[in-house]
Amino acid sequence: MTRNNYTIALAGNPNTGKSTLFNVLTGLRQHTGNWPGKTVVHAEGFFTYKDCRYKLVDLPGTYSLYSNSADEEVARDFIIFEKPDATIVVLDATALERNLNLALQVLEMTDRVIVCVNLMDEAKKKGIRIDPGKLSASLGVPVIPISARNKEGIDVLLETLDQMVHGKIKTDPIVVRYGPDIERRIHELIPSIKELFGDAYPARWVALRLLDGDTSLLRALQQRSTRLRKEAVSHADHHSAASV
Ligand SMILES: Nc1nc2c(ncn2[C@@H]2O[C@H](COP(=O)(O)OP(=O)(O)OP(=O)(O)O)[C@@H](O)[C@H]2O)c(=O)[nH]1
Ligand SMILES: [Mg+2]
Repeated sequence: MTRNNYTIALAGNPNTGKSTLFNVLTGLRQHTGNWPGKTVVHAEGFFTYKDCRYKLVDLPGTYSLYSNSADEEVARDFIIFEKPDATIVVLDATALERNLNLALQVLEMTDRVIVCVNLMDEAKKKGIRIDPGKLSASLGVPVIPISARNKEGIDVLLETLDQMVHGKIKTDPIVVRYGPDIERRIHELIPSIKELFGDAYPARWVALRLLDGDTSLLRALQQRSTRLRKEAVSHADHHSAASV
């Protein structure tokens, strides 16, 4: 049976036009404006493309996805625990270098990523040239130039999304290497992480977060696995009770 319902997350730095893109795609009116930090809890909307229904989740804008703030945890938890079918990372074309930091963090968490380089109109005005093909080859995921406010590039984005959720795009995200010491410790941790969580979470990413001393993530993972274990036990009880 083929699915026709998909969940898509919008992630990115504050003020990169995520909510503007959200409004273009869903026809809703999520608050936008020229100051950071407007979207505090995630907003949801829906749209249909080629007979598929998409739930779009507008995550709060953050500079990283560690555990520095509630916003970062909301965005991180959504990507890690809700496992969207694709995550669109919205970058500001006029501040690409700074914005790429978050893109790399998302690529450590999931390989189902589309990078949208937004504000292409502003970049053009400032004489900034961006080569989406080269950027895509470096990052290992599709890169789509758009101007959300002018509704430019949206058709290509939708088509790419359609292909990604149907498994027609094979991504190969760049892997950031952290030097021999850290890499060795990552490799030491990965087997235990896999033993604990199976393939539920990206093991390399969990290892990196643990090495960074991210106790809030550890707590979130523990809570989650305790809850899943309880659900599994009650499910098993229910089944054995039903079979007697
Ligand atoms: N010139 C231009 N401005 C844009 C474009 N897209 C968005 N903007 C403007 O950029 C500002 C920020 O847009 P938002 O959509 O609120 O940004 P956001 O990423 O949701 O911001 P946070 O919720 O704070 O993370 C607004 O003034 C938008 O009108 C674009 O393609 N071109
Ligand atoms: Mg917003």
